Amino acid sequence: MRAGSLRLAAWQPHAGAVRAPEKMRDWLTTEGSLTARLVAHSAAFRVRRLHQDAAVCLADEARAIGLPRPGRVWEREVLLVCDGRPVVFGHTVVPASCTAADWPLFSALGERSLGTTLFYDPLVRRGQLEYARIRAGHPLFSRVRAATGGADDSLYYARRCVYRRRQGLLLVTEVFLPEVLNLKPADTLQNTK
Ligand SMILES: C=C(O[C@@H]1C=C(C(=O)O)C=C[C@H]1O)C(=O)O
Repeated sequence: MRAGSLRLAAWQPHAGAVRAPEKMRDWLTTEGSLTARLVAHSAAFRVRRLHQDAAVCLADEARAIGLPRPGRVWEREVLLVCDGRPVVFGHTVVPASCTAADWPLFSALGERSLGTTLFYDPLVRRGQLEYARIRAGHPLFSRVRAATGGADDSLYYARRCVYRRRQGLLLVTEVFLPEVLNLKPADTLQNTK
């Protein structure tokens, strides 16, 4: 089990607060399913699951998921990969108190995108997006670097959102890698699928 870290990110309710370059801001403010948008921007999209295990949530996640202090969660981490290139690191936590009835498909997702279950289930309610810069010292920074080898990256832009279903909730954090800026426009790929 991994312990939370003391380095917190300053999560903000407005994308403008993180002062991302315009193209990155466009990705950060994607409405609807990020998976669906990435699929539209690639000839081959896949979710590469890094792990899905019991863990302790990060220090800056506890309050967002209704815990007074970092506590036990199920943690899932993935890379969203477009045409062989990782473009987003996904980090999802589900409080250990949630049951299989709250999130029936979560434990069996494997390499299917969580987004495809969240956005097509009428019982799921989406909360407000929050935005942050993830810098060295934040636990996600080193995890992203380890997963992608992005040794030159000095900061990452990220967003997160709480999803609720019945008595359950989960928090999805999406860390955008610089490579996302190199994706081809969606309309240039339509004929190749
Ligand atoms: C939340 C979505 O699902 C994506 C899928 C993830 C997963 O499978 O673990 C993680 C992060 C998300 O970007 C989405 O498509 O918007």
